[in-house]
Amino acid sequence: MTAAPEYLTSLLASYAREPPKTRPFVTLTFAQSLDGKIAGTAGKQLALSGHESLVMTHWLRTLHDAILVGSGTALNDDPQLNSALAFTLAFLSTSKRALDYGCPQRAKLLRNYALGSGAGRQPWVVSRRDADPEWETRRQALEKAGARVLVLPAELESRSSIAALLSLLRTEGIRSLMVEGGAQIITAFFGASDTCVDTVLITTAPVLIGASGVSYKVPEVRFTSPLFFFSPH
Ligand SMILES: NC(=O)C1=CN([C@@H]2O[C@H](COP(=O)(O)OP(=O)(O)OC[C@H]3O[C@@H](n4cnc5c(N)ncnc54)[C@H](O)[C@@H]3O)[C@@H](O)[C@H]2O)C=CC1
Ligand SMILES: Nc1nc(O)c(N)c(N[C@@H]2O[C@H](COP(=O)(O)O)[C@@H](O)[C@H]2O)n1
Repeated sequence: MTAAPEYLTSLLASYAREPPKTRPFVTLTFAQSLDGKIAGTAGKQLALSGHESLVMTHWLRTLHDAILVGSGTALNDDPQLNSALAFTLAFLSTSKRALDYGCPQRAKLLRNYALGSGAGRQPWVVSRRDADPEWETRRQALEKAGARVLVLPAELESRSSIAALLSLLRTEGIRSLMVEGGAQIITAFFGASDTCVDTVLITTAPVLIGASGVSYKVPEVRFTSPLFFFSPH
């Protein structure tokens, strides 16, 4: 297929307009089991999406300016976040943990970027500044490994971390953001005090994972747009 499917382009048609001033358009999308689990015991990455759903996810990746995953997902899954095109990654962290991403054994995004010729875009890591000198050491190491580290500016500190992140990304020219997870990030976007999600697209796989699987929470439902479920497995 050489063009994005019509059901996705029509779903995201409004993203051609000017985004809000304080944030990009945001699509929250992930795959879950019937009992609402997005990963297995101890975060084991699961192939919940079938072929059709993966094709959809890869098209979605091409239809957004950037993809966000939490540092937990970046470290646990070591994702590529690619498809036919290459992508920017931004991920959010309030701790030094995200900066561990520079570890070469688990940094496919950095390796793809280093290959050049469009194999992958430069990963961005978003972090709050930490007073610990170790933070600066790790930031420098991550930048040396090829990432761009964005530090949340002090003037955004009073806002919720999601609002501050989105504002920063918008300032950096990101007009549309695809948020893939994981559990904490999904929970944070569902619970953000300002409405900040335009589209929710959930793949449901016809499996049960059980209580030890990883799940997200929906602290508050703050949006009125319809949800889109992608069920064919
Ligand atoms: N089925 C699916 O579609 C997907 C499943 N996953 C799964 O999710 C699991 C990882 O999820 P988690 O461990 O919850 O990690 P996560 O990917 O949600 O990242 C957690 C980190 O994000 C940052 N963060 C989260 N909320 C924040 C907030 N409000 N403000 C600032 N920073 C914040 C913090 O650094 C935190 O440590 C993995 O097992 C992965 O396989 C991940 C993505 C998609
Ligand atoms: N759409 C979807 N379906 C699943 O079943 C999944 N487990 C995920 N996970 C997300 O995709 C990332 C892996 O991407 P690559 O294949 O490495 O490009 C993973 O980190 C999650 O964000 N998504």
